[in-house]
Amino acid sequence: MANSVEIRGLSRAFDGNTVLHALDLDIREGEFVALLGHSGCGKSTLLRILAGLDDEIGGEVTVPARRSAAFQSPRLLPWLKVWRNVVLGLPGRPDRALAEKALDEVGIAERATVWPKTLSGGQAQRVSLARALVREPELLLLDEPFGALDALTRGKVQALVAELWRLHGCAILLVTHDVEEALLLADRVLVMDEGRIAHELSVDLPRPRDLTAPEFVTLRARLLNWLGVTRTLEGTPS
Ligand SMILES: Nc1ncnc2c1ncn2[C@@H]1O[C@H](COP(=O)(O)OP(=O)(O)OP(=O)(O)O)[C@@H](O)[C@H]1O
Repeated sequence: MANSVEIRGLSRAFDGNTVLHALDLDIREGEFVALLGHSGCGKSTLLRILAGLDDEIGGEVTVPARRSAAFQSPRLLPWLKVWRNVVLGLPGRPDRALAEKALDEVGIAERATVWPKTLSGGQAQRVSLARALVREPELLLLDEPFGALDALTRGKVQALVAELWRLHGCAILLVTHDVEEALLLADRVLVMDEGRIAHELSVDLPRPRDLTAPEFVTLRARLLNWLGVTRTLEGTPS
């Protein structure tokens, strides 16, 4: 299968401080890749470059023209009703039917005509996903989109993303701090360290994935080990 993303020798420095070091990465069409790594290792910097928000780079980056992003904060404009937020920036007149179709897909069609401030955190994140998907991206960039959600809502939105990915077939790059989330969702998990891809793991487990399966537990232990996290008590990272 062709590559959706090709990165060769990517570097980025801020004020003389190098954050990305000659990074190479390929993401295949339709592949779901999760990116883990300690705070400050350069994950968001990489995502912003792929989103086209930062071009002060060295090296080569090839990405599809149709790409969209969703971030930890849903970034909805408070003075526009939900449906208008979804189609904001698309060419032509705001298409309400298109917005409603996307909102229906993320399970909140009934919230199309409300103001963003009346949404719960989980609903706002669904709107953010609808806004990303309505652009029919070949590449979807997700920067900790579930980070601010409570555990129950987080699980539901994770399941939604898995389903949307199955239906749309776009490549996804998901930045997360959550090892289980990465293993539940991704085909491949990358561990970044100081601006380089330090480790990678293929996740050949059937979906939906079972957190308690021995294979899952083994992969989780390997990732935690790479991240330098040891487990002292069952379920308690130290
Ligand atoms: N615009 C900027 N100006 C200066 N330094 C920056 C800028 N953006 C990022 N950095 C620095 O680059 C490094 C990597 O930041 P980045 O946000 O990519 O890390 P991250 O891995 O996404 O971290 P986190 O998990 O905490 O979100 C950090 O040291 C950060 O301070």
